[in-house]
Amino acid sequence: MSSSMSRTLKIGIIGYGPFAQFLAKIMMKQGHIISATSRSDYSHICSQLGLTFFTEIEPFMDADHDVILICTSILSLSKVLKSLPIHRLKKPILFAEVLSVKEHPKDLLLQVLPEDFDVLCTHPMFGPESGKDGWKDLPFVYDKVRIRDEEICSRFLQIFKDEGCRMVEMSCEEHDKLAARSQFLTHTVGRVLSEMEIESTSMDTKGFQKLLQLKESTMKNSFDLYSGLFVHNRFAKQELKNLELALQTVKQKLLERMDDALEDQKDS
Ligand SMILES: O=C(O)C(=O)C[C@]1(C(=O)O)C=C[C@@H](O)C=C1
Repeated sequence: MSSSMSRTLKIGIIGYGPFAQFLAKIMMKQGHIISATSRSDYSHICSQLGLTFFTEIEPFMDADHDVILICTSILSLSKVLKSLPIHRLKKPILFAEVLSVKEHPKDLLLQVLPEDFDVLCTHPMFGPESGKDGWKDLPFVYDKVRIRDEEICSRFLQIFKDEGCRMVEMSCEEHDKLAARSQFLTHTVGRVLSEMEIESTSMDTKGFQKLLQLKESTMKNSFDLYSGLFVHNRFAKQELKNLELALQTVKQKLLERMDDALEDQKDS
């Protein structure tokens, strides 16, 4: 059966770092046909897993995919998209992406792709750490930015539904607002704790153990990812300011108590 008649999709992945490898494993397990291309050479890993790796972009574009899935870093996206030889694709297809910010890839995809290409922006709210024991009930955010071929799009979304993800449809703008106040804030606090070099003690409270876990899970992600969450999410700067202000407010409240205590001592 050809891939257009079965549920099987031919998916070509651009950018084959750890996050793409993590997604590809599940997609292959479901029976989809995966190939990949990347700036670094992943041909060894790919041949072990049984998927085709293209070192050159032209043969990748010629490979007749149903979906091209963008998994580059946020910071390299613009350069990669602008250098794609789109004209080599034989027909208009679906471009999907899984970056951790949404307005930036949406704007770029609409800018570089011809009108008749479909665009699906998504963000699996999990990764190799948090999704290592399965994707059940983990949120999968998506925005059907420009979809004409509903069938291909729903077959792609089905990959995540079949793994039990909680499907959350929202605009790219709404995603970025919420993600700045949740994911970006989480990574910021994790990095601050790491800068402070917090370490386990012989008397850790449960709360402190959670802080240590936060530091460790945050630091498994690259600084490239973290800076992408800031540079290409227009809501992140305000959240960083809010965090600084909140720290000042909390400190101010403590200092006021300190002054009160000193006054009490003087009076007694
Ligand atoms: O599980 C992991 O490995 C992650 O760090 C996943 C994580 C995160 O928790 O912030 C990081 C990047 C993705 O955008 C989604 C989620």
